[in-house]
Amino acid sequence: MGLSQSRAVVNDPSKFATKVTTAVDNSGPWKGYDYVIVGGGTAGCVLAARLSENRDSTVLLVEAGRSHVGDLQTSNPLGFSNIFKTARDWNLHTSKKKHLNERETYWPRGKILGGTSATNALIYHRCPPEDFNEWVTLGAKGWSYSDSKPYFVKSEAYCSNPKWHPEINAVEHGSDGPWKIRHPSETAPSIEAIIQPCQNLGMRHIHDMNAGSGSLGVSRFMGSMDTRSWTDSTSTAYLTDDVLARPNLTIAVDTTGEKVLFSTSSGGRPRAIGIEVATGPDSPRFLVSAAREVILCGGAVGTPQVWLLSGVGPANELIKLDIPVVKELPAVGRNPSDHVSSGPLAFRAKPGSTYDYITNPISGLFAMFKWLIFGRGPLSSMGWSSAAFVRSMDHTVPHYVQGECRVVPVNDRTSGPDVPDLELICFPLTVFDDAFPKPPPGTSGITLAAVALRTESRGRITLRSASAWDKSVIDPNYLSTESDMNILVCGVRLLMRIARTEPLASKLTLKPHATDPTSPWWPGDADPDWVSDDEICDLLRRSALPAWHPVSSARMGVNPEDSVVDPELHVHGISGLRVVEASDFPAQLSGHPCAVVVAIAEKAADMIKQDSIM
Ligand SMILES: Cc1cc2nc3c(=O)[nH]c(=O)nc-3n(C[C@H](O)[C@H](O)[C@H](O)COP(=O)(O)OP(=O)(O)OC[C@H]3O[C@@H](n4cnc5c(N)ncnc54)[C@H](O)[C@@H]3O)c2cc1C
Repeated sequence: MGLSQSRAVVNDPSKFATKVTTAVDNSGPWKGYDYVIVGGGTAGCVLAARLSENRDSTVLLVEAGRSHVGDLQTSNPLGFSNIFKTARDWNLHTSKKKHLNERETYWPRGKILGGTSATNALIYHRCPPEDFNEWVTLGAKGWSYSDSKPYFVKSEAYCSNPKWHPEINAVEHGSDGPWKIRHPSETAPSIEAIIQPCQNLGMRHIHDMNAGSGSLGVSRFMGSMDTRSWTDSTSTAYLTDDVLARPNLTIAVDTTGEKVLFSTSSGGRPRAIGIEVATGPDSPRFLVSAAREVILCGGAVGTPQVWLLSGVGPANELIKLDIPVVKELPAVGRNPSDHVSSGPLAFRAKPGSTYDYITNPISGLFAMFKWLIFGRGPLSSMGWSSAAFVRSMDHTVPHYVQGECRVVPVNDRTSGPDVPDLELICFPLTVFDDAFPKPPPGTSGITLAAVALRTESRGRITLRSASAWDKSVIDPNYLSTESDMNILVCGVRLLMRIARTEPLASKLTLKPHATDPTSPWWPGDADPDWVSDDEICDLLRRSALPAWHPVSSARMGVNPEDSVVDPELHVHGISGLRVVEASDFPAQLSGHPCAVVVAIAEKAADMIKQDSIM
């Protein structure tokens, strides 16, 4: 049938909600469903599919963005950066910060069915088991790795060809789930060449970092893509034609959930009874009721915004904007944590070993056909297809300067002694930072970046105004501590070493001893022995960027003073309301979050179904 023709998908609120008029107010009655899910992103699509498996329950999924069907731009694995700042993106920016030379930084977030799983870099990473076990110590009972693993497996349809990847033990992976996971069919030669130099520098080669034995070492990534090499987001994976044909599921696109509506019981405990939606700032408002639960899946920025607009959050902030306080919860929007990257560092390469040639319009067209027709070629590959995970405080990794081991002081915030706090990644073409012009035609290079994973800096997400149509103020507070900065200093030094280690070194054409830190090829060309820590810190203040993994803005825990949801994902002190998404994470992960969000949504669906039969 296809989503565009599906009865389940609507963009006219009068089809599923009740228009607010003078005769209809917050006291109802309104059109209604058993479950109303706000945000059809990574988690929201999983929940909509799983909850509507029970044909006795009715489910409404409300998504601010468009339908993903027929959208080629969100189908190509390598092309995720082409989605930046388009209509499929919220196009958010952080506030200016002094640690980053007063720069605003761009924050992409998916605005389409499938959310950021449809606009991301596809990396499938379950993250180290220790991260989940740490969650339990932070109050998230029931979320240890052994509790969560069945949900990774349940979601997954592992489909790499065993002939090409005999090293993978298929027993560790799911085969019956909806979400297709595999290795890309192609990888640029320069990227393949990063595994060996890392091993030569003493790192362990991990065949499968999703097999539960941690990710410390160097490995190739698996990605969320189907056997044609098309991106498999949670919308393409979970909202199949069969699911869309269910009479008990309705999906509203181009519709924003503005706020949650509450009733108050005689005991004074608020209960979520529905939501208010609209299609634009000046369009009519509609109300829709939720007989069982409202479930917020708006993501690490979207959900805190809905909370605050609904009167749930730090009371002083709400009062300032004349928003009536329904429930004071000081932790809403107060603890977001993000990974932060060095920004792109370009290294000159020999022609033929990178994918720079696809930026030429004719070669690009040829590559597009090769991907569309055969599922092969550069466009079938993942941009970031391998990575090294290291501990910045490890004295055995070579941060050497002039032969001396020079490890800068870093506070160990990892979840265990074998867990990384630094990721080193590699992209198969030249990317210059925003501050530089695009690389000239004929350029050949690779881009390396260091990502600090377990940072100390904590930010804040607050409302700009009492309107759902104004973007929130996002202050991730990147690199606000010396230790966070030092993790990236280690990372940049390591990248410079890796680039000078065989067999990568002979694929690159670095100019020895470049000394101009304002060149887009610096510090790629610079001699690692002669670059000072101060020079690297200056570079980081100019170039550091978000690594796109914000979490914990409505985190799980037991204390309502410093958390928002309990381990069952119910909001503290409110009935009929849960949050299911990356903002639930009790603490930041030492890896990529998308697979974890999917596992959380799978487990949440089981918990919600279980509650409905009690
Ligand atoms: C460019 C980029 C690359 C990334 N690459 C990777 C990667 O390779 N691997 C990885 O593991 N992670 C990656 N991530 C991170 C990962 O994709 C996200 O952490 C994860 O998808 C977040 O899932 P979520 O359900 O919390 O939010 P989202 O998937 O963002 O879902 C939120 C949804 O809610 C909708 N919404 C928000 N507010 C409202 C509202 N008021 N009303 C209605 N709808 C609303 C949004 O439009 C969106 O569809 C990347 C992120 C970015 C930005």
